[in-house]
Amino acid sequence: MSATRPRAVGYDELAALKLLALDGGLDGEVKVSCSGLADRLDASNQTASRRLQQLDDAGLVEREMVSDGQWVSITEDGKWALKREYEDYRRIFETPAGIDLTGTVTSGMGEGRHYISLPGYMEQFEDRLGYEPFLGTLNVELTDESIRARSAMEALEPVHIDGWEDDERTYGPAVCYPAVVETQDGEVYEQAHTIAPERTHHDEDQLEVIAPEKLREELELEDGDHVTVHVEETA
Ligand SMILES: Cc1cc2nc3c(=O)[nH]c(=O)nc-3n(C[C@H](O)[C@H](O)[C@H](O)COP(=O)(O)O)c2cc1C
Ligand SMILES: Nc1ccn([C@@H]2O[C@H](COP(=O)(O)OP(=O)(O)O)[C@@H](O)[C@H]2O)c(=O)n1
Ligand SMILES: [Mg+2]
Repeated sequence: MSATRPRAVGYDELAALKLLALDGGLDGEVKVSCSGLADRLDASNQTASRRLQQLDDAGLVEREMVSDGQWVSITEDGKWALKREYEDYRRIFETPAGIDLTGTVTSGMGEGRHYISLPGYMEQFEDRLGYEPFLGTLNVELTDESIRARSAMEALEPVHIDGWEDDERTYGPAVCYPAVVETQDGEVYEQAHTIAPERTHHDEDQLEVIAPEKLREELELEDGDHVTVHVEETA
């Protein structure tokens, strides 16, 4: 859906189509009189009639004429035309649904594996992320721009992993976001999460990613490879 794609009808016709949808035209036939529609469009009867004719010609509505008006229903193409307008407004008014972070695959300190394997975390991963992660975190060194963009993640709702303790020590909490990892070649791994432990030896430039499988194998990644991590809001 793009604002640049040509539309089957003009904005005047779309305004009429919107009124038909507000009357219930997406759910079935609605009774329409040209004079009623004309009033709402602030146009003449003739103009209202022409708008309906143009919507019909473009295949956006189906009509059945009766003595005191017409029954009109919106077709799938009509629904699509309205949906495109809706998508445009959504883009105008809504904050983007996700954030794209780019960086380079790196090796870390080999500690991620240990922390992920701890039962106090593992039980929460299974419960809250829906899978048992591969033991480790894929470390991605972010570009300067992505380090800045990363702060926008705070506006998204994360999955919280709680801190916990055993007999010896306490373990810190972490936040996760659903993430899609994409390689430079366009290979995609959908079922991943970013994980940001509250206590970490890394700075903001390191993004850690967990997944049910070893991403280095699934995506054939090596140190130095570029990846994009699409971070999403929890559904
Ligand atoms: C789920 C999780 C919990 C963590 N909790 C702690 C913690 O309580 N204390 C701590 O010093 N580091 C904690 N870490 C951070 C690790 O020490 C390390 O900074 C990070 O995971 C990077 O490891 P890597 O370089 O081996 O990938 C945690 C890491 C993960 C993944
Ligand atoms: N889902 C995952 C998690 C870790 N890994 C890799 O698995 C290894 C173990 O993770 P780790 O966090 O203990 O190690 P480092 O990130 O410190 O190198 C590292 O090579 C990670 O890059 C992966 O390929 N896919
Ligand atoms: Mg790691």
